[in-house]
Amino acid sequence: MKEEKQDQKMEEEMMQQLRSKATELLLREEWIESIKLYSHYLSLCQEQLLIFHEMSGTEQVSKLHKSLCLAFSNRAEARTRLGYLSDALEDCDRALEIEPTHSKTLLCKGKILLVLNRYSMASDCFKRVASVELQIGGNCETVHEYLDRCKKLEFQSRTGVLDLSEWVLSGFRGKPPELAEYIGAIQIKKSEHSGRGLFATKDIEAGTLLLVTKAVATGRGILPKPGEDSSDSARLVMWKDLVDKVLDAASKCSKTHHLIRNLSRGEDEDGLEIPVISFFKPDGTDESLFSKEKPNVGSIVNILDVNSLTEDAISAKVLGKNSDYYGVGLWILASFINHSCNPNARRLHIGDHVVIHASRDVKAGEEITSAYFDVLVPLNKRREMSKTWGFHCRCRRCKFEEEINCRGEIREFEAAAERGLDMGAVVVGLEENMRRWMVKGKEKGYLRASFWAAFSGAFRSDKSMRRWGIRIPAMEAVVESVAEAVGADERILRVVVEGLKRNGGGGIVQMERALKLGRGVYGRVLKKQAMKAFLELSRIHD
Ligand SMILES: C[S@@+](CC[C@H](N)C(=O)[O-])C[C@H]1O[C@@H](n2cnc3c(N)ncnc32)[C@H](O)[C@@H]1O
Repeated sequence: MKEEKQDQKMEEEMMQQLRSKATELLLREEWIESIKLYSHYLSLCQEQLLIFHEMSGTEQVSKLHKSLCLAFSNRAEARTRLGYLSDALEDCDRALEIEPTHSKTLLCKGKILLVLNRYSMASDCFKRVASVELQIGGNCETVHEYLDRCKKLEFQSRTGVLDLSEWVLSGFRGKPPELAEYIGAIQIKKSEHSGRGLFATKDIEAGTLLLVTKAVATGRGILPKPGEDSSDSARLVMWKDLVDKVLDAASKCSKTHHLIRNLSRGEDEDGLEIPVISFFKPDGTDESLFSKEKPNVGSIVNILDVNSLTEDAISAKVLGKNSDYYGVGLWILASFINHSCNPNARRLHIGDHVVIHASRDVKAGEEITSAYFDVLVPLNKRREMSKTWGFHCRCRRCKFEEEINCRGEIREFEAAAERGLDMGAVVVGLEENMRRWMVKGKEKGYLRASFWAAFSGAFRSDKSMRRWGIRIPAMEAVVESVAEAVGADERILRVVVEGLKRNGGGGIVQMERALKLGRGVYGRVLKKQAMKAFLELSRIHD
């Protein structure tokens, strides 16, 4: 009996030391080691608990329960710091099973849920912390800050209403506003272009947000100028950094891994599974449903090759960052967007988030597409670019221009536009031929978009405008048809803003048109007055 007691004492002392060491490592932020010791301590505690249960020693049992709760809570914190969020959540839940009002654990769980974009659930945790703290007269300030954050993010994720006016007009001073995940009126369906695509589920106005989502990972850095010796190697370093980060994210979260694995590898897209959109919602599916597998480097590299996005693309705008800064990343749901030379969506990059919005009015059932490369150029150039992307574009505009291209005149206009001597002559020639070919409606916009360089050159040249006079169509009509064909684009907006300036600000109608175009370029992220100020300040030139 005496020996047994001594053994018991020694065991208790050993556990005490183990716990102290684990806590010390936690305080020193040595997360991996701390997790190891807590795991050891937890299994010893659980063994002891079994023994004590048999002996029904209530005081010992309740002491052990307290220790278990604290150990789970501390391991949750260490796991959170390392990014193992689902494991950390499990720890929180086990601690809360023992002590449902354990304030530290509730706070930790709330923070994890906030990172996982589960705003209402996070809010519930913070409310419980606030009520516990209120009872014991503790400080609730931080908890209320968290509650305010949850409220704002939950509203944004429900409505897609985002207001960046203050931040944009301050010249992007300070940190970018915190963004919530948002999935608008879209669904995934089989695409006419290839494989799957995103589709509008209702009529959508230009500027409306379609999707806000955080990158699985990004690789960023300052690149030397193209052509400089180190430029290629710098890109390679960034690419490798992205691959490593995506592998890390996939190995830490089986749902992320599963979603990445379902992305296209650029081949046999028509046979790919069509997932339901709710699957991509933060609380769409439980993590435990996905099997844990080690991600395969080769397959992740293939997937990134087809789906990674560069932030400084032609249909994107990076807000609040130095223009030398180069970024590449993976945004899962955005990867379902196909290319079209007749696109209707653009994106903004804000921190690690991508905000995708309609760049023109979209009809219910229409596919959401963006421009992977410059579409304000003739068909031949676009063909070259789509080849480097590894596909042959099958969009409506390409099909139409293929037929028109059979006529030799188009080549002559292309050559003349490239020489850039008299853009007015190119415009007048093209317009006369379009009349002869009976090109009408949207198709007129397609060809004008292909020769946008000639149109914008002519509008900007007093000499051209004087020489060709009314044979050059009105700028408003050209802008409207081109924006209808390719969606709003910064270059189109610039011509409009320059026109407004020449006319001393223009009338209300012109200003409204410019504002609509501005919403198409930047999305509805600025209030009307802020957008007006933004256009007047010509920040678009930056
Ligand atoms: C980012 S994925 C787009 C989503 C993809 N369709 C899917 O099913 O997952 C890019 C790939 O889609 C295909 N694609 C995109 N736009 C296309 C287009 N206009 N014409 C033909 N293929 C296209 C190409 O295979 C390209 O490599």
